Amino acid sequence: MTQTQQGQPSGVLLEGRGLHKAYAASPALTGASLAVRSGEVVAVTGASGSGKSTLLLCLAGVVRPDAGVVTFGGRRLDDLDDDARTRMRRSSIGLVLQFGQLVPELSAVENVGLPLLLDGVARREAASAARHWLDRLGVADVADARPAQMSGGQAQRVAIARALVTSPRVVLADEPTGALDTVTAERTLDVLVEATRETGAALVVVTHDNRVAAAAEREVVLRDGATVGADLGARP
Ligand SMILES: Nc1ncnc2c1ncn2[C@@H]1O[C@H](COP(=O)(O)OP(=O)(O)OP(=O)(O)O)[C@@H](O)[C@H]1O
Repeated sequence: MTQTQQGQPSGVLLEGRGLHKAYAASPALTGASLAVRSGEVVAVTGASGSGKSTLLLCLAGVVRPDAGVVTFGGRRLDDLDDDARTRMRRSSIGLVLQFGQLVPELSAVENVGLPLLLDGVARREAASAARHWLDRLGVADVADARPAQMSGGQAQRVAIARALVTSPRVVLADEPTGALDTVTAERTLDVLVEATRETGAALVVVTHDNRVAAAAEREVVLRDGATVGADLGARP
């Protein structure tokens, strides 16, 4: 495999290498490595508590690993200061978290349009893009509702719309179909995969769902905080 000057496998967009993270005394990551190329769909699986969400948060630059390196487009992400990491995340990474990611005071349209507003997009244009994505995710009917007025599944799809509205280069999604019935989960997964394919973005999905893992091109398994086997990004 060809290597770039930074020693990364070529074409890698986002990579975590040798990641360790402990919360208080309890280890969550004990040597996790994952690399994803543009346009690739990677599923992250493993037992409950194996570190999947923590890995995703490290890759997103939300959690700073205790050891190991995260790079995005060849640039170190883990040692940027908080403001720089936030800017990088907002411009390039779409993040779908498991819980509590919507702003309770805002309607669905306002929640989805918010990342665009923060990027300086005009209000009307942001609202129109937000409505487009809400429609695509099948939740146009809750466009003017606040999160408290939505079902868990509707809120989840609104959160996915918000992650996609900026056309990010990578989408990181933690159990994005967890609150959905089978049919809606399949449709939502299709939209996620289609949307990332259209823009050539990478998609990393944390999941317990075998169907989601089957839809991915590659599966990375975590056991007790460490990735099992050699991933693209794994180093001795
Ligand atoms: N904010 C936190 N504070 C303390 N411990 C945490 C925190 N987040 C995660 N942990 C612990 O770290 C370990 C890994 O958790 P993590 O949520 O990353 O696993 P997971 O594989 O995503 O689990 P699940 O499938 O149940 O969501 C667990 O032992 C968990 O209890």
